[in-house]
Amino acid sequence: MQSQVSSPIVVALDYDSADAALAMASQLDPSLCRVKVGKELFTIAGPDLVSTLVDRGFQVFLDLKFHDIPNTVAAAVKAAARLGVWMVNVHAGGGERMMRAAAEALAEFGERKPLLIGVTVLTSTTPEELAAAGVATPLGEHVLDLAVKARSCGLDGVVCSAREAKSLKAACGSDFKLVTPGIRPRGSDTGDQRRTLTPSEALSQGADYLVIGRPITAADNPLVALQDILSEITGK
Ligand SMILES: O=c1ccn([C@@H]2O[C@H](COP(=O)(O)O)[C@@H](O)[C@H]2O)c(=O)[nH]1
Repeated sequence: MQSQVSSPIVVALDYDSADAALAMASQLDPSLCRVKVGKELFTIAGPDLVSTLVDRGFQVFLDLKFHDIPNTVAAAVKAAARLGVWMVNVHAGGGERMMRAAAEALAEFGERKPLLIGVTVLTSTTPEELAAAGVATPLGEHVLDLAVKARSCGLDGVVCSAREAKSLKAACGSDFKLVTPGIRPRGSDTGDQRRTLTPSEALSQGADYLVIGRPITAADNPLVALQDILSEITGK
């Protein structure tokens, strides 16, 4: 039975074994957060680990950022839906035919359909890096363009930096979900992230879900770190 979760926090389980990921999950509370399984953990631990987390009551974001031909991506998101995940994502830069194929593929799941999210520009990317990669459009405009396309293709939302959240909500509407990694509580190490905001800043800009890894998982007491962030958000 999955918990009802009012918390916006999604804890990134970036681990190199199922044991390590499950040990962290045991310290968390599925009524206080969701969890994210990304490329490292899924490559090592696979669908069994995802099913175990779902069985433990967690809503799971499968963050594999699918980017392939439309037929392959459609099949991949269906496979994710069969695992019972709450959210799955594709690269918005993979194109409109690809995104549309993914959205159409999930229609058969009805109420059990996971949220389908498009990745815009990674939160570790700077405007200079994007330009050096050959994208002439300014970063904020490029993110907005990808988000508008994702919405028109039937996606439920996008991954972006919370710094872009305000303009995306204005353009795409309040129902369009904004999933924001690059969240750093004040004073915590930025690491490889570049477009960061604090949890409360992110929510005030319009973010719906805050993806947080190391500030929680590397803390001496992850549950306390999670509760501290929830207190910062609610002001209690
Ligand atoms: O643009 C993106 C997309 C995904 N991520 C993922 O989120 C977490 C962030 O972890 P931190 O430890 O809080 O930096 C990680 O799993 C990334 O793969 C992202 O950071 N940015």
